Amino acid sequence: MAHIDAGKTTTTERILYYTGVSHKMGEVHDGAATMDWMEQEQERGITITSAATTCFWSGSAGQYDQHRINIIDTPGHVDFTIEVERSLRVLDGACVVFCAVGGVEPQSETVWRQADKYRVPRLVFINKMDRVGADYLRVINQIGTRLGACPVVMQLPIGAEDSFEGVVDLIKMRAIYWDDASNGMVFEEREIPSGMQSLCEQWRERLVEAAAESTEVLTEKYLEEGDLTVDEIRHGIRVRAIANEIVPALCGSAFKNKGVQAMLDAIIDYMPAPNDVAAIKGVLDDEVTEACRPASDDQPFAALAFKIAADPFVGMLTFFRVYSGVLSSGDSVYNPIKKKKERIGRIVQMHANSREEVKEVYAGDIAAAIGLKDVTTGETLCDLKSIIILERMDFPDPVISVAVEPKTKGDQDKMAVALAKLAQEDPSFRVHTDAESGQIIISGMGELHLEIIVDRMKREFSVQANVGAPQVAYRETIRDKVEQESKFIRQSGGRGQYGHVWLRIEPKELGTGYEFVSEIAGAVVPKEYIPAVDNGIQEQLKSGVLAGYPVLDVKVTLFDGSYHDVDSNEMAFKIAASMAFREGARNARPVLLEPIMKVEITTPEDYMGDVVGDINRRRGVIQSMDDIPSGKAIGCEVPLAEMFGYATDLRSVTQGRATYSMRFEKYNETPTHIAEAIIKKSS
Ligand SMILES: Nc1nc2c(ncn2[C@@H]2O[C@H](COP(=O)(O)OP(=O)(O)OP(=O)(O)O)[C@@H](O)[C@H]2O)c(=O)[nH]1
Repeated sequence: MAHIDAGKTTTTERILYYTGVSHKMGEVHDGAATMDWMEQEQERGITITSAATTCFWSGSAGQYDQHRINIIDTPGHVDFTIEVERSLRVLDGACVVFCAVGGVEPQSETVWRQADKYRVPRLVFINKMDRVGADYLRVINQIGTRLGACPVVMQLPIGAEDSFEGVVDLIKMRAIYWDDASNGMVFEEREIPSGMQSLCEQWRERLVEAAAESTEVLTEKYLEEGDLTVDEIRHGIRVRAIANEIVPALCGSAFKNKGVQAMLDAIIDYMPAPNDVAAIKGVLDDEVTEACRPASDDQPFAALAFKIAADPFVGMLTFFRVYSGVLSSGDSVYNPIKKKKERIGRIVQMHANSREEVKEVYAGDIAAAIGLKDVTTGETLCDLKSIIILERMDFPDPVISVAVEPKTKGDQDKMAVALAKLAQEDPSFRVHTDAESGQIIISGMGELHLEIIVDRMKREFSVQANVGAPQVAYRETIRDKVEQESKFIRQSGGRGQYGHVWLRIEPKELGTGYEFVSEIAGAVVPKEYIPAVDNGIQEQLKSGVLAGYPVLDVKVTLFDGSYHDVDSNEMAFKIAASMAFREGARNARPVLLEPIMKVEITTPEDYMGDVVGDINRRRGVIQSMDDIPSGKAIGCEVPLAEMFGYATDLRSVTQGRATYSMRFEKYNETPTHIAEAIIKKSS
């Protein structure tokens, strides 16, 4: 995981190359990276979906038994944080990639906090050591100060920028050089360059101290002997890394093929295996009794579906992480959320964009099932006889909506199918039909997110759609109390029409809705016509007199009227009431209401002035400002109309270091000059 462009995909490509999965080295900028297989990813050079892949590693010198490493390459862009979130939920450890020039960039802070939330042990890989301005120790320092983490330097770079040659392994005190001609496949250990000896000794001292703090035995030994063995250092660092006390730090240049194998070794050395982490928790079928599933093949089967992906060749792929037990293809499993039994058809393991069919998967594995019918991201799959509901994932609510409209009649049905499939894949994307306008509204995490959805609809489902501008749901109400008479009389030979009402129309408190009262005594308006009066008014409420928006919070009293023995009927009273309300509302000082959002922003202190200034320009009202570890939390109310494009603007004002959430709070009167413009536009 990392900030956008730190080099996750390039690093992953190298891993696949060195572990022998892929025989050709894909380059992101050629659009040929095997991990970034969606067309948009290749075009834009960014990772959108987190492709899961599996590889095997026995150590750079064959020093280990064969280990399986499951990799999920996550996107760095803030609109796709959901991908990071769900990946972290099912992973046991993370390699955080930093750019040696950019250092701790805004989005790295966000992903770091996400990993904190799921208590995922980490190691850091300071990439791009070959770039001008690369400074390893500066980035290490930032990891301490900005992220509040405790990095432990495991390697020092030999040279930097153009002259970056290799790394010094501070545990073994050996230099490692990668051979350019073999794309870094071949490497060798040598003596530490003489000029670096004393620097390496200083940093090694700190490393050994960090390892010694892991256990009492090691602390004592270190105090007595002043050093630890290679195995003891590794053990100490491992214990503390898994406990989330420290983060081992390494460096290299994925692009220049340096440092990747040593990083893979570190994953085996310092990151937890599935049985090193605490047993996953959940609740039994009664949804209250707590239970857990230790990572063991002997336990009942329990897995979490963490990603659903529409695959162009096989249909829906359901990615799942097995926490306990064994699953074979052809088995049936139970989904306790949907309360449904599902049969596992085929099981595949992904190697970037190719897949290998497997017969069985075990505790700790990540795989994908083909043929599951009704599973949504975050749901548990478990043994039919041993039901458990694993902790669900949290998904943020979408913040931006636009209307989409099929371009042609032919696109109409296809669009519904496409949107439903995309929504099943992506829990941060929602679709609904607006009850008032009948429009299909799609909502997501940001403008880029929705843009990609529309683009995928076009490419993967061949659906062309027009996308509307983000729309504000205005409302209308009245400010004065009025009495209004209206008569609807038609006499055109035969049976005529006669309806006559007097209405009292008055404003009500905000949020209290519409109320209809009849004060008719005697039979000036016969009882059977009174519901028609109410209906006539309600019809008018749907479309106000100012700009056609629904009318809120009015009380209407029918207090007088008259009727005609022959000509009166429901329709005539309905029309009379409609006309009276419309006329009355015009005289009752109608106003336009706009939705006000409750917005919460967290920003590093440095940007607070800019953020507040921007909120003020958006007609926002600041309500609270609190100190939090990462800076300030600002609470404010801002009209929705001013919030479009906010994700992008906030990102640029704060270089992406602030985050915000917003939800609907209430309706307020729209300031006159703005209301006038909206009314003019609607007429
Ligand atoms: N000089 C240099 N460039 C690198 C290195 N690693 C990656 N790059 C380049 O940096 C750019 C971004 O690399 P990616 O691997 O796509 O970065 P990413 O973190 O996966 O980006 P997103 O998936 O979009 O978040 C590409 O042009 C890479 O070629 C490196 O070690 N040195």
